[in-house]
Amino acid sequence: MKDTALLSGLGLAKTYGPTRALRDASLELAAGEILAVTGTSGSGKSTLLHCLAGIVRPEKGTVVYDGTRLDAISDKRLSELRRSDFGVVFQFGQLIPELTALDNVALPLLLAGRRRDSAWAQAREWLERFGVLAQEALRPGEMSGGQSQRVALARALITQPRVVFADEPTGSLDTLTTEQVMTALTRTARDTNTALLLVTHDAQVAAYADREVHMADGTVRPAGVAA
Ligand SMILES: Nc1ncnc2c1ncn2[C@@H]1O[C@H](COP(=O)(O)OP(=O)(O)OP(=O)(O)O)[C@@H](O)[C@H]1O
Repeated sequence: MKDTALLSGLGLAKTYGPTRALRDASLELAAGEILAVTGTSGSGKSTLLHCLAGIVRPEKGTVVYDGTRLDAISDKRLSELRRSDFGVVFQFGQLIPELTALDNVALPLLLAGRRRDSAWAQAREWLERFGVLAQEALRPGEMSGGQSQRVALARALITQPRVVFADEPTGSLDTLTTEQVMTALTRTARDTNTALLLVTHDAQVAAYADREVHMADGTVRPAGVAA
């Protein structure tokens, strides 16, 4: 595993005031691997995801992505790398409310300088892949939670990232919609060899992963090992 890790965090620590959100947390993610990080509320799952995704800098430890130490590079280089190689999806998809589904999905390509026609054509392909092409002209407030979440996934994947970070991606959805969204997400990740780091407290979601680790008190334990 060690030799093949695409992304690894080693000995990560992060505090928020008196709260030790992470203490000596380590995790490895291989290329194309789907990994679930489970644990009770407050165990440090989101903080770990934020450190690995380069959103938060850890106070101790190292984060290495494809040979580059994320904890040591400049903010500028880090944002470039995040834009080109990482995709993120949160519990509430965080789509831009004023834009249609089509424009939300096309946005990362437009920001990267792609022409509108070509960005739209590709955005339509991704909307179709997630079964929401019929909603292309709707704004987030006009779609169901499951539709919005599928649009958010299409937006996270359109740049063909090597790693997608998903923090409770189905947290606001019912059981059936969760199943549809997770099926679409994991099928696409497998088809495109995209690694997926899934933070969840939902066993239904964790079941889609190749591997599961459990967090307790800011550290990572293999699943099944008691806290
Ligand atoms: N920005 C922040 N400011 C202050 N405290 C924070 C911040 N982010 C996280 N914490 C604290 O750090 C600890 C770990 O939080 P984190 O969100 O990583 O846990 P989690 O396992 O993802 O929880 P949940 O499942 O409830 O989202 C918690 O005690 C939390 O209150």
